[in-house]
Amino acid sequence: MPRDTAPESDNPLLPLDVRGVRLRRGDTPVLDGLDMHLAQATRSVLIGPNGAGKSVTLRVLHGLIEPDAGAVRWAGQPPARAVRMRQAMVFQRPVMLRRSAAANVAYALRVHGVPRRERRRRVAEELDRAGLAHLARRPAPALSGGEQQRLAIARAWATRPAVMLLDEPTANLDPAGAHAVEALIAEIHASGAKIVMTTHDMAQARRLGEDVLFMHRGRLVEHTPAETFFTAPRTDDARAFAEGRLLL
Ligand SMILES: Nc1ncnc2c1ncn2[C@@H]1O[C@H](COP(=O)(O)OP(=O)(O)OP(=O)(O)O)[C@@H](O)[C@H]1O
Repeated sequence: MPRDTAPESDNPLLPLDVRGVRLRRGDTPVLDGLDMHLAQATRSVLIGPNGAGKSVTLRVLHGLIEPDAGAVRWAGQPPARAVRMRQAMVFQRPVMLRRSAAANVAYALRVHGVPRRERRRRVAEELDRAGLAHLARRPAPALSGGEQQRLAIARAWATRPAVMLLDEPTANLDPAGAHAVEALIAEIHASGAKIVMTTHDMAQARRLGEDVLFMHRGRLVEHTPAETFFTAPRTDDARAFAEGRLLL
């Protein structure tokens, strides 16, 4: 399997090593011997056809699903609470507390032990970065889809995770909303976080991806620099997918 071979990052959760992960749901092998090695704090984009196992993979990486077999190790540690607290996962449909936008960010900071006197300043900073300062007092469930997605990312980033796992962060957003979320992700990455995200938007994968992980039928088929994936994919399946010909 292709690996990223550049020198190892100083990100405290890297490298990520996934070995022989298997997961069944009913009779279906959802993950079928998944191997993955991520050593760099790059923006890694996970792509593949519907049902390939991308969302489940993010959940397994974050320790929300225990695989039937195989191992996930972040800098040698399984994704138990100590690792999970240094990561943030943003779901495709963000789960918002039924409180104000500001209270959603404040809550994440409180869970991470940020003292009360610091919270107010940090909340203002994070909302400002996400372009949501003017909506600080609005109930989060009343925000638009794009605003909620930005708030979910701002709330996740507020705790300064070493790794951000993002499941289709711009699904259902209009072009301006998607652009705002992409800018936020790029800024977060520039601050040192490892990004692992899924997307169905190939243009977005080209814009944001530094390396591409191509999944098919519960396996990682190809892991290459984004440039290579889009110009000269190594496998026939990846080429077929990039050309819109591959279905599960
Ligand atoms: N709880 C579950 N019970 C049964 N099957 C499941 C369960 N969770 C996931 N699956 C199946 O596992 C496969 C992989 O699902 P997953 O959501 O990871 O795919 P995906 O690559 O993210 O797809 P999409 O691009 O459509 O979002 C699918 O066939 C899905 O139906």
